[in-house]
Amino acid sequence: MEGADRERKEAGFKERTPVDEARRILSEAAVGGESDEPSTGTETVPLERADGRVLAAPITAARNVPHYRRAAMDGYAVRATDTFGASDRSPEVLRIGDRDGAVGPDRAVRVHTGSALPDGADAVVMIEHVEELEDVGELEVDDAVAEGENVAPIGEDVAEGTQLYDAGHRLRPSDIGLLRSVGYDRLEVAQRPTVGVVPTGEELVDTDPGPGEVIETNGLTVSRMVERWGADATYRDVVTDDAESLRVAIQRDLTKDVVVTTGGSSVGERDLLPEVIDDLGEVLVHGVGLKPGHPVCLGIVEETPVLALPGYPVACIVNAVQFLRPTLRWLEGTAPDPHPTTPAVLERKIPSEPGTRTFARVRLEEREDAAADEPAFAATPTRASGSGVLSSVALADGWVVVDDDREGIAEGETVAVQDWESHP
Ligand SMILES: Nc1nc2c(c(=O)[nH]1)N[C@H]1C(S)=C(S)[C@@H](COP(=O)(O)OP(=O)(O)OC[C@H]3O[C@@H](n4cnc5c(N)ncnc54)[C@H](O)[C@@H]3O)O[C@H]1N2
Ligand code: MOO
Repeated sequence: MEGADRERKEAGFKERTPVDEARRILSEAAVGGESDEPSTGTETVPLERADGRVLAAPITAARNVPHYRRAAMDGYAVRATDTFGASDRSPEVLRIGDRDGAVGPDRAVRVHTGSALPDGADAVVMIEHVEELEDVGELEVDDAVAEGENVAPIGEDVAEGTQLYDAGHRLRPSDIGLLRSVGYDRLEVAQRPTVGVVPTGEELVDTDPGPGEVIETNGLTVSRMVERWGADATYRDVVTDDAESLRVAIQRDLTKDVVVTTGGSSVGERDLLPEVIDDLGEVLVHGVGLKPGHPVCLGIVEETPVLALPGYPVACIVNAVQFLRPTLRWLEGTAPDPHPTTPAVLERKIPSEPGTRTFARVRLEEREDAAADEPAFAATPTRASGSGVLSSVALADGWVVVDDDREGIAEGETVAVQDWESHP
């Protein structure tokens, strides 16, 4: 064991890097700081396959939407001046013009919602405000319209040449619709990052655990998280705790954009990951000020980030959200996006130490007695500690993050419950 490593073990994580600092160090090593260029490379995909992908270049509208003056209501296209003074008591009488013809003085033309406004028209009277006198080919208008009323002007939705999106924007279904309307059918997007997910630990089995054996859940969970976050996971078989096997397993996945291991990240005799990473490349951070999950080890091997997440399932998940998700975002040339939160009244205090960012899993319940200006939900911690208790995450509705500079949160305080899981 090398001196630095021995010191680390003897110190027993007394020195813990704050989460934000650890993330900064990792982003610097992984992509040279936050960048808006995808380091995974780019590809061109058909528009209908671009949902959830990240734009590799800014997008400018190639045409106006609408590209013609568009009737916004069913009715009659008119010149607004011809309806001036019209009311129930003294309707204006206009002639009904030919459907394909132009609107002229005192001549109205029937239009439908979405149809092109005939030449000469500058407004539409809704069908509810006219009386059609078909036998004489005339129309009574009982409401005046202003110029432009019930008409969508050219470019109202999007004006040609407008920059709609920056590079790094993650596309959603409404973006896909808008982009088709302005003339795109293919887009250049960041390649999805690829991740090798390697569970480690000789006690791990797939099924039928004997005494001392544990069913592998971390690799399975993390690989599902990776897919949900828009990247491609390769879920590897369990690797046993010997340095050579771990080395081979990490090297096998250096062709991926990220390698994630779980287990063996702490200071026990079989916790070999920090040593192996140090051997193959560089340990950037070992021991972070977060709970659960402080024994995480972040490294870099041949330019590939290697994240050695702790084995305890909750610690593993918390670290994946804190470090893996941002890494995938940086690689795609975009920034880590915040999770949506729900305000809630805390039902029981959450203890935590200053210098440690604590993730307290909570359940949400509606408050029947909530006043209009109070949070509509109450948050109850599922468990204050217990980082091996996977159900404390799975059966929770989210978590409350106690910031590094706080010493717990008191009962009755309003907290923001992060839904880190259902949001991609
Ligand atoms: N002397 C110290 N011991 C420990 C410390 C410490 O600071 N000093 N920290 C503790 C904390 S906190 C954590 S978290 C764990 C994390 O350490 P490891 O990454 O080495 O975790 P393992 O020992 O490999 O496993 C812990 C636990 O989780 C189970 N496990 C492991 N992998 C999986 C998996 N893929 N699926 C399901 N369950 C898994 C494993 O069987 C163990 O029960 O270290 C503490 N120790
Ligand atoms: O970090 Mo450990 O997860 O507190 O158990």
